[in-house]
Amino acid sequence: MKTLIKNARLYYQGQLTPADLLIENGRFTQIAEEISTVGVQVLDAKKQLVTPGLVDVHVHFREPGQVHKETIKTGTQASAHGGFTTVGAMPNVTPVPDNAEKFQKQLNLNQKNSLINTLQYAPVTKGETSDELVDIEALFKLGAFAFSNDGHGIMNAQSMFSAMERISAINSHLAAHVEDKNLFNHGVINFGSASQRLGLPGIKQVAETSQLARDLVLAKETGVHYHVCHISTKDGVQLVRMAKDAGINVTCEVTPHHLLFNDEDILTDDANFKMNPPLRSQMDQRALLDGLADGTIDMIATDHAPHAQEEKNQGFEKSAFGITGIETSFPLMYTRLVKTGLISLEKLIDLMSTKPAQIFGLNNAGTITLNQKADFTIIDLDQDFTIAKADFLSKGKNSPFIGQSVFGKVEATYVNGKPVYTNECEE
Ligand SMILES: NC(=O)N[C@@H](CC(=O)O)C(=O)O
Ligand SMILES: [Zn+2]
Ligand SMILES: [Zn+2]
Repeated sequence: MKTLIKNARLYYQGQLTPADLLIENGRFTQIAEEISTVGVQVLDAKKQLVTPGLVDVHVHFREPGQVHKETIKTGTQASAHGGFTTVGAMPNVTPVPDNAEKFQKQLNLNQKNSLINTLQYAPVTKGETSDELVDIEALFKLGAFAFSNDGHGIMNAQSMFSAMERISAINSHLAAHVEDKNLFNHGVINFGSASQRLGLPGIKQVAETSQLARDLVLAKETGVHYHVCHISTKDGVQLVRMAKDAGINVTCEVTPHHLLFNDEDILTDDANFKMNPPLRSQMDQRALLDGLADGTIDMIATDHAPHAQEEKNQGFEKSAFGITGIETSFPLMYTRLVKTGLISLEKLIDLMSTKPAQIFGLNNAGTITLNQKADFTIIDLDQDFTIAKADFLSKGKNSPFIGQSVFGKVEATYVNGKPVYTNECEE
C-alpha cells in the first residue's frame, strides 16, 4: 500500500521545509519538494507541521496491577492523541517485572496491547524497593530499553554503584528518580513558603540534590550513561551543568509541569498539583527554563502518571503523587515556550523527539529519514482549543492544566505508515 502526503511543512534534517512524502510498506520511500504519482492514497497536510513522531522516555501505564488507572491500550491511545509514537514505560507496575519471566510477560502484554511503540524499562532492584539488583544482563538481553527504579529510586550507594558498573558494561542506560527517602520527611509539597502557607509537610530540595550529587560522582567512576528523571531544582540543574562540563556521561529530562508551574501556583488543597518531585519555587522554575534554553536539559518528558479520580480528590496529604501529561505536552510546550519566543519550534521538536531518540539509541525514531519507519505526526499549530477532561483518551483525568487554552492540535499520528490517531471523528 502506498500513501502520498502532499503539502507538508516538514521537519527534516533539523529544518522546516515544504515537502511531499511517499510511504510504501510502512516506510518513507521518497521525500521531495513535489512528488506526483498515480494510484496512491493521497493525504493533504494543508501546510501543517509534519514532525517525526514524538518520543517520551518517561510514562506510567498501570498494567498489570492497577488497570483502573490506565491500561496499555488506553495509555498508548492517549499517547497517539498527544502525537507520540514511541514511549518508555516505567516498571512500577504490579508485579514489578524484576525477573526474566515477569519481564517477558510484560513485553508480551505491551506487544499485544500497544497502539504505538512501547519500550519497556526494567527495574534496577528487585521490587524497586530492595537493595538487591535484578539480573541486569538477562533483562537487557530480553529487550529492556533502559533501567530505572522510578517511583522509588535507589537509596543504597553500593547498589547504585554496582548497577552502574553492570549497566555501563552492556552499554545500556540508567534513568534515576533522585529523591533521598531519608530526607523526604513525609512531605507532600515543596518545602518553602507554599508549604507554610498551606500548612503541609514540605519536601526539601536537598532530597533531590544530595542524591544527584552522589550519583554524579558514581557515574564519573563507572562511565555509565546516567539520565536524570524529572529534574526539578535550580541546584540540580547546576550540578548537571557542572557534571557535563567535567565530561561525565549525564543527560536529563524536565516535565512540562515543572517548566510551567511553581509552588506559588498552588492556591488550594488541590492534589492535581501534587507530584514527585513537587513543583518547586519560582527561582527553580526559572532555572529549569534557563537549563532548557542553554542545553543543560536534554529533553522534555511528561512523567504521565494517571490515577483514578478518587485517588486524587483527597487533598494533598492523602492523595496519590503524580499527574497525567501525555495528551497535553506538545500544545502546552508549543504555546508557552515557542509562541512566547523562549525557544524555536525546531528546538521544541528536537527536545520532544530527536534528542530523546538519539540519547537512548533509538534508531527507528526521532527523525524522518528515507527508508526509515514512517512514524510521524501532523499538527495544526494555528488551531486553538481548551484542554478538557472529556477529550482525554487516558483513563487519568488528573491534570492541573484542565481549562487552559492552547495552540497546536494533533491532527493525526502515524506508526509504520498507518494512522493510530486521527481527529476526523471529533466534533
Ligand atoms: N511522578 C509521580 O508523582 N508519580 C509517579 C512515580 C514517579 O515518577 O516517581 C507514579 O508512578 O505515579
Ligand atoms: Zn519519578
Ligand atoms: Zn515517573
